[in-house]
Amino acid sequence: MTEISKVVLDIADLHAWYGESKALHGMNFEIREGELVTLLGRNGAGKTTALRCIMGLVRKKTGAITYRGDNLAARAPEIIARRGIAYCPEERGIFSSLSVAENLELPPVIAKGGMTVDEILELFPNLKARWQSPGTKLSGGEQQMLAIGRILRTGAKLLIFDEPTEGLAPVIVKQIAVVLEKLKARGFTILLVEQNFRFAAKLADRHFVVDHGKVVERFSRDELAGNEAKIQAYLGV
Ligand SMILES: Nc1ncnc2c1ncn2[C@@H]1O[C@H](COP(=O)(O)OP(=O)(O)OP(=O)(O)O)[C@@H](O)[C@H]1O
Repeated sequence: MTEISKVVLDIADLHAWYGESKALHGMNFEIREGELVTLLGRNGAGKTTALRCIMGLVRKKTGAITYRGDNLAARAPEIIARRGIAYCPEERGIFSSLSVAENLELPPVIAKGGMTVDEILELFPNLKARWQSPGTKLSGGEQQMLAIGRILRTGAKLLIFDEPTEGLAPVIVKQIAVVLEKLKARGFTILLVEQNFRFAAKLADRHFVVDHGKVVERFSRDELAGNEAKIQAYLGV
């Protein structure tokens, strides 16, 4: 399926800087409709910077970021969000003074086809019991569920997650894996940054290994078995 579906996001020769310091050195990868792909790589490799570039959050960059035929590289973050790309950052961005209900309803709906609150609560039953709790009272796992749930209402078709399993207990990591599988089955296209290779390996159609600001290897799900040692070396584990 994934080999014949069309490319929805194409990153070509992306370079990015923080001030004078260069973080991306000619990154190339692409995602096809309905795929779940990962960016793997050790701390500082440039994964988060690539996501931030896609979302318009890094100003100093060159190269092309083509989403459904439109180059987003010079677009403002709110335009990019309105095109149907949603981002769940590593720091989760939950508003601590707002309740679960208020956090969930915060991002504006940009297109038809988003999930209803009931559907989101069906994915994350833990949030139901916390409905009126403020963000500060949530566990790390509950915060992550809320951060994921929050972008599902918007109608975005491309979902981007930065290390959703970081620091979470194995039982919660399993729940998040089930949710990502359900989202994929529902037709979302998903870009996932992960350092937890075992988690990523079960979910993804394809993997891109990032090192020193560029993609240095790419593997399909079927190619993983023979290349695990190589990937682990890149991940530094
Ligand atoms: N705000 C910033 N200002 C200056 N340099 C930064 C900033 N954010 C990241 N960098 C640098 O850019 C490079 C890429 O970092 P990036 O966060 O994209 O890596 P990463 O692969 O996502 O790793 P991590 O898992 O640690 O987030 C690193 O050298 C990092 O130190």
